[in-house]
Amino acid sequence: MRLDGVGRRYGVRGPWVLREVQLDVPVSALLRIEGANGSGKSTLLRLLAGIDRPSAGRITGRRRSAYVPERFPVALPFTAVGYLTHLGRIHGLRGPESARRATEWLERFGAAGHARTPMAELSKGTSQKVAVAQALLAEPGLLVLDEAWTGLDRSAREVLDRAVAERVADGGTVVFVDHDPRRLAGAADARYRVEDGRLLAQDAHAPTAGPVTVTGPRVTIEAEGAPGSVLPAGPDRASAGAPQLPGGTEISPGPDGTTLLTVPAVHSDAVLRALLTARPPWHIRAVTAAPGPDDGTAPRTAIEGITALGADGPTRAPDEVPLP
Ligand SMILES: Nc1ncnc2c1ncn2[C@@H]1O[C@H](COP(=O)(O)OP(=O)(O)OP(=O)(O)O)[C@@H](O)[C@H]1O
Repeated sequence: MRLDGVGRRYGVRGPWVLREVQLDVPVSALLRIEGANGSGKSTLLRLLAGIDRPSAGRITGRRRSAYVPERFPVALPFTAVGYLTHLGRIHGLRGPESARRATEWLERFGAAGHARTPMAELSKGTSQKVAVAQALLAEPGLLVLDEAWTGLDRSAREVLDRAVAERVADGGTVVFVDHDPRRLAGAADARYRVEDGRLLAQDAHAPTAGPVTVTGPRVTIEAEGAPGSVLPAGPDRASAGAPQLPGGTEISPGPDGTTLLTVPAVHSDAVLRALLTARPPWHIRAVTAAPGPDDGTAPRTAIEGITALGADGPTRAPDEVPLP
């Protein structure tokens, strides 16, 4: 998907909120949008999600999109599960499949007890869970999240972090805005800042504005490839639909020719999935808690720019076979 010279203003004489925006939205990537209050972040997200049209320029190569708005309309004449099932059908799912996914996402977010509650009676936190679930259940090619974590409890925020990583690992693109600079810190493949109506590319791995510390548990995955195996690509090299490792995955050589991949725990499912669905699949030897970033462990190589261990390969005797 591509934005070419895109501009947006509200009203024919209104000031330009966005001007001359050029943006390539890659597949299998996580993009963070930053900017001051009122700078135009939500305006950009609505254009990306296709629920608003540019006043100038063109958007081409659209993928099936889902959007979590900053403010979710709660006064809807549905129960939570009824609303999600309805939305699933609009996204093209058959009725029973839509109902199954609606229930599954409510369970994942710890809101199954409110499945039959009318939307208008849901608490703010639970209606936010429904807002997020409606976007996730159709497994969109492009997921657009405008402060979607706001109002969620801690465990629901972690579920959403994981769901974002899974979407990206499955070949989707996620574009998000969040006021908390620690949100998915280190995981974004690209960062942009909206300033004076322009969209400015930022260094994806420079600290986000604000007091950034990567917090939360991390895990180390010890993986073993078949001879000549290639690690799933980082986001910059992935092709559509191919499994890939989330940005920020750190790799280092492990014992006996294995490879150690260290990631925030919320991304571990996505990494495991990418390894297990690679061709040929990697064998997972162990998943262990990793030391924290501040306890003096040596920095490891980041996955970006590394296509694979393929050329050097995990050093292993040719007659050795992966463990069952
Ligand atoms: N529907 C609208 N009609 C008129 N003006 C609008 C509309 N939506 C946004 N604006 C204006 O466009 C500008 C950018 O708003 P937008 O909500 O995109 O910014 P933002 O960066 O998302 O802000 P925040 O961080 O406060 O959510 C603001 O001046 C806002 O008042």
